[in-house]
Amino acid sequence: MRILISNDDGYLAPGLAALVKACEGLGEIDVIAPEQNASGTSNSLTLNRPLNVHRAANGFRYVSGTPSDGVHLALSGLLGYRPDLVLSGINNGANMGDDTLYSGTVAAATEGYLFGIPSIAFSQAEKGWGELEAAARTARSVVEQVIAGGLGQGFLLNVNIPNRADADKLPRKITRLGRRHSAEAIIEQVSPRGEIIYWIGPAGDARDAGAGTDFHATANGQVSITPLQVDLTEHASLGSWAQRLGL
Ligand SMILES: Nc1nc2c(ncn2[C@@H]2O[C@H](COP(=O)(O)O)[C@@H](O)[C@H]2O)c(=O)[nH]1
Repeated sequence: MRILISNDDGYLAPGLAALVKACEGLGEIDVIAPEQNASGTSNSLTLNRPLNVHRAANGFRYVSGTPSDGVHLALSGLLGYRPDLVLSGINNGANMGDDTLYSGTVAAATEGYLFGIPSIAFSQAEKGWGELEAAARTARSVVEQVIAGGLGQGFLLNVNIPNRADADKLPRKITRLGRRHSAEAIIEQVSPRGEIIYWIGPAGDARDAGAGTDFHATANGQVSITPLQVDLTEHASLGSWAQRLGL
């Protein structure tokens, strides 16, 4: 078993170290992660400048780009082999509902999926790394469960873990993505140089958090496991658009 592990919080993030440590013994592990925090960078690739890749003292590679850059480089030549599994995380905070479209953590796993490799993204439901070791034990247990069931064809799973000391004992729930309300208002400030500057506001609260969603599962003491796909086609409206446009 060969496993590639990445993240979006950066190669020095506690969540990455915890995931790598928890997966020790499952197989040969390679790590590539962004040099800087790349939260919110989604599936962006860096095409307008070259990328640097260096090795940290602990053997982790770090890339001067996005999570997708790192996994893309790894799988298209840098590693020199095809891993059996791609893991990403453990993210500092949730990736539920709409988050998954912006998420660098999910994007790193999605890059593996786009190369046809079974891939799993792991996030803690709350920011701050509370009960991280329990989340890491949970992540390893989920990976073992997935391996035991047969890796088969490529798949993409998005796992959100409650920040609880007993997270690895919590029931697991296959869920669908919920939805958030629109993000909160921007934060406007004046820089020390007198310029108006803006911060993106906080994520919106959950709007669709009903039974069966990732929000509902993590709020009710369950580990949420959501299978994702990348086909953005709105298949249900194909016919109506053809009709609307007389095609
Ligand atoms: N509008 C905002 N969205 C936020 C904020 N903090 C997090 N988020 C969302 O969550 C994901 C985190 O995932 P990551 O893997 O990228 O770290 C992020 O992408 C956003 O969608 C926030 O302060 N405001």
